[in-house]
Parts: sequence; structure tokens; C-alpha cells
Amino acid sequence: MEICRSIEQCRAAIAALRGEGKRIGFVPTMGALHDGHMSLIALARDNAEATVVSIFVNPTQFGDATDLEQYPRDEDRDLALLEQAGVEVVFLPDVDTMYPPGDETIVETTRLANMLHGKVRPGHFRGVTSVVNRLFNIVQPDVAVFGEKDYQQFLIIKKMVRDLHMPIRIIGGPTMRESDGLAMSSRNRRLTPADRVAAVVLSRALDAAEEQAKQPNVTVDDIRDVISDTIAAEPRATLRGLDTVAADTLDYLHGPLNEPMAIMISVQFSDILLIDQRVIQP
Ligand SMILES: Nc1ncnc2c1ncn2[C@@H]1O[C@H](COP(=O)(O)OP(=O)(O)OP(=O)(O)O)[C@@H](O)[C@H]1O
Ligand SMILES: CC(C)(CO)[C@@H](O)C(=O)[O-]
Ligand code: BAL
Repeated sequence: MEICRSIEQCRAAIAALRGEGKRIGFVPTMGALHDGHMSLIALARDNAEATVVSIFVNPTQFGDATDLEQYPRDEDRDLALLEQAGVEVVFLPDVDTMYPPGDETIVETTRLANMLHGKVRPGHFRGVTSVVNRLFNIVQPDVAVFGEKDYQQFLIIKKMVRDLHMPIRIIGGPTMRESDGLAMSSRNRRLTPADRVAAVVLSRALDAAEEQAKQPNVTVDDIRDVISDTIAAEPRATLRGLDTVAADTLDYLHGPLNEPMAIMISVQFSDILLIDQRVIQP
């Protein structure tokens, strides 16, 4: 496994793999790897002959300085996991490498970035597309894999690739969960033990919504009520966002449920915001 900190080194390592006729699968991450990330790497390996993983805690997607400062970092453990998984290249740039001093170019999906979760974290998705665009330009992958847990991010990346004519196939990976149902997330390790137990309420609320959706003549409001009631019953949890939207466009849905609907929830425990999502069929 080649560990690259500069763009030149990363490009040379990838050029060597391409020289062997290998297609490149790419998994961008912010590190503190867990089994969710490893499942995306397995998907990349199924879809290309060589795998590149980036680890970069991207400052431009954090609104909150404390969240950025406290974001978990564990480089030695991450590198051991990636080596074990058979990854060929790891790209670990620093901030000045990704954003050369004087850098002023942004990439933004102007509609999708500023709705839903983008309203809870203003500027967040502009930071994501700005960095993923730079990463794509450096790695030039054939295939890139993103988690469906970050559902809006996944749609935004697909939109950017389509709009900017990038020759990259975007694949979504299903959400990996802890045994109690909590979606794996690097932020979970910052939860207090009591909040960690309470955090199962996200997946419980989505399970309840899925059950509710099976009732005859169910409306979108019925499903929203079940979710808000489930979260409200957990005193440690504060519901920060509940979006019930068309699974493909993210437009709000109302009235009877008669098309695939994405439910996106964000729930706060102390100063930690957790998200989860589920697409339910009518
Ligand atoms: N539980 C999961 N299952 C599958 N993929 C996941 C999961 N969690 C995150 N991912 C995906 O891994 C990629 C890198 O995400 P990232 O490094 O931000 O991890 P994260 O655990 O989501 O971090 P955080 O929750 O703290 O934002 C993204 O494409 C993300 O959607
Ligand atoms: C895609 C990403 C690596 C961009 O920083 C990040 O948003 C993430 O980890 O989901
Ligand atoms: N996985 C999303 C990255 C973030 O929360 O900033």
C-alpha cells in the first residue's frame, strides 16, 4: 500500500496502476474508519481492479469550529485497517495541499445544497462538493463509492458528476449498523454512554415509520407524526431535522404516500448531531 501525502506522489502511484491496465475505484473519507467505510471499500474493490482511499478532514464543510477540532482522528489505526483491506493507495493531504493559499474556487449544486440538511448546516454541501471535485481531479477515478447514510450528499455528488460531465460512475453503499440498529458513524464515539444508549432512537423511529407506511391510506403526515412522537419520547434526544421527500428529487411530499419517499432525520445529543435515513416504498 502506498501512502501519499502530496498530489505528485498520489498521481504517480495511480499512473503506475493504470499502466498495469487497472481501473481505479475511489472511496473518499474523513478517517476514523469503521465497518461502514470498510463496506464501501469492499464495494470499490468489486467494481475496479485497484482502490484508492483518501483521508482528509475537510475544513470547508464544517460550520462549527468545535466540531472540526473535535472530529476524531486516528491515522495509525486507519492505515492498518486499509492495509489489511488490500487498498493500493491512500491519499492523506494536508489543508494547504488541498486548498493552495489564495484558493478561491468553489463548486456548488445550487438547489440541492441549500435545502434540507443543508439548511441545518449552512455551507456544508458547498464544502463537500468543493473538496470532492478537487479529489476527483487528483485521483481521476473510474468509479467512486459513497454511503447512502449521507443520502443528500450521495444525490449531490451524482448531480455534480452529471452536471460537470465527469466520466466517473458513482455507486451508493447501504448503511452499516451497530447490533442495536444505530448507523455506524465516526461521531458515535463522542457520545456519552447514556447518549449512546439513547441514540438507538433514530433507527427505532425509522422502523416505526416503515411499519406505519404499511397501513392502508397512510399519509406523509401520519409517518411524520410517528417519527416525531418516537423521538420526543426519548428525553436525551432533540429532533433537529425531519424531512420527508421524493427519493429522487428531494422535493417535499404531502398527502397520501404514493411514490418512493426518503426520510432524513437529524437528531442532537448534547453537542453531537447524528443523522440517519431510509427510503420507503409506498
Ligand atoms: N454506517 C455507514 N455505512 C455505510 N457507509 C457509511 C456509513 N457511515 C458513513 N459512511 C460513508 O462513508 C463515507 C465517508 O464518511 P465519513 O468519513 O464522513 O464517515 P462518517 O462516519 O459518516 O462520519 P460522520 O458520521 O462523523 O460524519 C461517506 O460516503 C459516508 O456516507
Ligand atoms: C465525502 C467526504 C469525504 C468529503 O469530505 C465527506 O463528506 C464524507 O466523509 O462523507
Ligand atoms: N459524512 C458527512 C461528513 C460530515 O458530517 O461532515
